Amino acid sequence: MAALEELRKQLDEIDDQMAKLYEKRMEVCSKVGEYKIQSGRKVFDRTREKNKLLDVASKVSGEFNKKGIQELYQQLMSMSRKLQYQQLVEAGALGKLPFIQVDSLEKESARVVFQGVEGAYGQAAMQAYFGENVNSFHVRTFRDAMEAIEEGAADYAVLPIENSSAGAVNEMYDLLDEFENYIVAETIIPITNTLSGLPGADISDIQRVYSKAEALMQTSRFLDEQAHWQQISVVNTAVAAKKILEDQDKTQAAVCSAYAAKVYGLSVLVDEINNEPNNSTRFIVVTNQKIFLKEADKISICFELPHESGSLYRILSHFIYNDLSMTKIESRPIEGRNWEYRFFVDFEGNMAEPAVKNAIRGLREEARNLKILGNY
Ligand SMILES: O=C(O)C(=O)C[C@]1(C(=O)O)C=C[C@@H](O)C=C1
Repeated sequence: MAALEELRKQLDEIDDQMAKLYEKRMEVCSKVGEYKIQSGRKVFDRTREKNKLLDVASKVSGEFNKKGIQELYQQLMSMSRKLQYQQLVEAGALGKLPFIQVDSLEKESARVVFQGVEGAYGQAAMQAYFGENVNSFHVRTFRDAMEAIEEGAADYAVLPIENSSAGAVNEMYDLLDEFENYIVAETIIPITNTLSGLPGADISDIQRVYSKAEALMQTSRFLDEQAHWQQISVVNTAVAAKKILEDQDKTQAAVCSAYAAKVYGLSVLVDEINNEPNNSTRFIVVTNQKIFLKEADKISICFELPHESGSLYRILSHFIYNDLSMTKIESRPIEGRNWEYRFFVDFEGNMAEPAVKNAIRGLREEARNLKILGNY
């Protein structure tokens, strides 16, 4: 026990010196920060940091210590950068915001596009956000909707980005990177499937069930209880509902939303037949203008990273040191570059806040092709 106390005393003495040296180092870094503001130099100096890591590693012995001191210095230099970015914010040297702040969206006169057909969940999400009387049209694919926005054929598109049980809608992530369109809002709607048939039909009449393959899977427990029902896949849940109306055959039913049933005049025979209760989908509202709402509190960005050890770690440190809470990270393969990835990150904040400006400034310098997808 006495030996431990003695050793800890030695550690305390070393740490006292290290703490003083740390403070001294940060003071010098702050002077470097002032110099950088005056001279317009960038905060992040990749070559200097690389050389510094090689230099400190050469001053200790053994692989374990070499790696350890490099990790320590990566952290130290990351902290100096945060300090310098802070100085830039204080000196007002961060320039204009990349997006224009607006008080509200013009919802009443807006023309809105959704993907699918009448009765699709996308339409329900659109109405949840823009109201039932919204001026809208629909297109066949997500890409068609993004093109309609880019060309100005519609002011907004409402598109799915994530399902609570099935996860990300990968294609949407790729399209957000590809198009110059931006997220201005989001809305989450419950995805509650029903078994719906012609008015007057009884569940005992049913022999064939139509729906989108995913919806048949999401309701498999309920459907499989009726072993004699034939399950037939069609392109969309709303298309299934439409077919039931058109065929006028009481032995047929659709797995679709209550909303699609209403649109095609069907009766809900059994409500809420999902395997998973609380199944919901997050939809984003996309526009071609770089705007954000005053009360926006979430930011989505995407970026690529250099193929270097620690590059994701350094990028994520911008969230930590600016006290920003990261809520989601996704990665998608970069087209034409096998095994390289583009990262999509959501974090809490509003672009007008200094901490967010600070983080974006740092991220922009250190990541490749940083794109702000929206603040909403
Ligand atoms: O040398 C600089 O330019 C510094 O700002 C100091 C420092 C460091 O902490 O050592 C910090 C950031 C730079 O990316 C490189 C090095």
